[in-house]
Amino acid sequence: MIRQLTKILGPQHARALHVYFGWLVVYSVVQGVAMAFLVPVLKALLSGDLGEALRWLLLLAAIVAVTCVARYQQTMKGFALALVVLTTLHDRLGSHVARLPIGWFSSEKVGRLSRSATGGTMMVTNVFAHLLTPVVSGILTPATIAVAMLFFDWQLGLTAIACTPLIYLTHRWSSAWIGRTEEQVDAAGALASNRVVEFARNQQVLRAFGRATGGYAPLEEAIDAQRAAGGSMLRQTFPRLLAGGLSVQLAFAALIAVGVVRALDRSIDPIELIALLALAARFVGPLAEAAGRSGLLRMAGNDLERLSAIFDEAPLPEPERSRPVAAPGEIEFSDALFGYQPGAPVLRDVSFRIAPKTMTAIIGASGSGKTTITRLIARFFDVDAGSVRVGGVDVRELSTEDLMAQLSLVMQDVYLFDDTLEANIRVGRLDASDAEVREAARLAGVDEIIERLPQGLNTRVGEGGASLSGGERQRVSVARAVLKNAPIVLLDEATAALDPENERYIQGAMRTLMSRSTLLVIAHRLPTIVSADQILVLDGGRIVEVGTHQELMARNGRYTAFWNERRRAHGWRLVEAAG
Ligand SMILES: Nc1ncnc2c1ncn2[C@@H]1O[C@H](COP(=O)(O)OP(=O)(O)OP(=O)(O)O)[C@@H](O)[C@H]1O
Repeated sequence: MIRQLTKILGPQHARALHVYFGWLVVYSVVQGVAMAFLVPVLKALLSGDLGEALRWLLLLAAIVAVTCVARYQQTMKGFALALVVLTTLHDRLGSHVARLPIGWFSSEKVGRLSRSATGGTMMVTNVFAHLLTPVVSGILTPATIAVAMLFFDWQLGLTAIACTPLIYLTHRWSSAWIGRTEEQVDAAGALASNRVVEFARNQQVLRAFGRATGGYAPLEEAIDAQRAAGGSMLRQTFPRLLAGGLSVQLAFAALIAVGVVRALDRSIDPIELIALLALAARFVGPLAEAAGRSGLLRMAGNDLERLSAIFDEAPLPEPERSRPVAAPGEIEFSDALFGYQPGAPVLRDVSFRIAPKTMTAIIGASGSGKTTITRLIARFFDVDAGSVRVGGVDVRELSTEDLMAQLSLVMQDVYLFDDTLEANIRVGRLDASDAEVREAARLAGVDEIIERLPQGLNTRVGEGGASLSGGERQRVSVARAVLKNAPIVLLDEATAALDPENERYIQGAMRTLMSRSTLLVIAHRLPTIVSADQILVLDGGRIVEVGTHQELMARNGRYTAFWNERRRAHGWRLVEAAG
């Protein structure tokens, strides 16, 4: 647990954690010693020797003072660590997750992350605030008392020590079981919350297919499974917690029985027996407290494990020092091999070069690897073999910051933040002046949208940009790219047909981007493809043809087949117009 807590708090807090545990151990042991001192005090008091009682009381007072200091220290240090968790864990988690490869973010992992970032962090705070002290002192204090008993009456001491494995094993059994069922409850909870999000996000599709009112089976199954897991945990936790408590009471009964037998055969003085039984009560009290909390600690342990598993995920390695960009705007793939899963390559032997300030179109069937090429350029993933160079430098030798400074991304599914239009454009470059934001909006055709909106640039666009159409959102995304003015723009052209107005604006915006940057377009529109300086034809993860429209048509190969198919699909008029 200390190892996991160190990982979660960060190495800079490792010393504070060890000091906290040090004080916790001192407190627990000294508390046991203080309780043991009750025996001579009580013995002296009950036998009427007030002078002796006073001497022991003075010693007891000194030990209680040390206990108070240790208690104060460990409590304050525990709270300080709980505060560290509250104030820094989210930041640490956020900056770690931001460096993970994009491939890590499956919906299952994202669901787990959100549970860990909310409930999990609170549970870790509780470890310091409420759980560790009763559990650690609930074990160490009775252990100290058992050793002290050996000195007063070795048979009672041995009985206490002999009961320890029974108590330990019962609690280990019950808390291990609680931990396991909590994992099942958590997994069922994670699945159910993913299903709820899926259900809410896909309302359009569900309603279109009449599935919204008759129930959504995957969600209902997940909720049933969660209910079953929760119910089973409740049903089975209570008997196990009871068994834990019972083992503690059995230990107490055994101590009383041994004490009474020893008193009956006069091997122990009744006064001493009373004092020792008072000590035995102090032996079982903390144990019972520890028993009650150990299940909770085990659950917190699961949260710790889940959090530390996130911290164990390796981020994409960053170079120690970023290499300077030698040829801004240039992109080069050399024998790149890449697969999302090991042994299943999606791109093979991909080699091409894109000269600065030119326009390249990638075309190919669905699933041929077009988007994957853009992801490798943005280093969302690393190639398995070969290399990807941006600005003349291998992307693995550029820091994320330097690589991103080279790139603007205009994707199809543009996400707009629930903020004003202006703030959404400014994402491109936060320190841009108002005039620059307005100019970018104009060049991307967003000024036409601004005129129509009630508060112009200050109009809020709703969650995900819900108040704008798909084409309008892409224009805002283009405005971001224009504002960023990066040497390279990666653009995933809309597959859906745009209305003529949007089409005109996007065309104009592309011309603006082309005049300033290298443009790599996942192209779907014929005019884009025809006007490209270079067309890469992708088939099954390989580049099968490279050239301009005229060159490729003359070759009468894969590109010509693609072109003819498009001509059949769109009708000869469009093709003629495009050519
Ligand atoms: N995150 C992912 N995890 C696993 N496999 C993936 C992932 N993304 C894409 N793939 C697979 O990689 C292959 C190439 O996908 P990619 O998205 O690059 O194709 P594409 O040419 O852009 O397709 P489309 O035109 O339909 O967008 C496909 O077989 C796809 O199923």
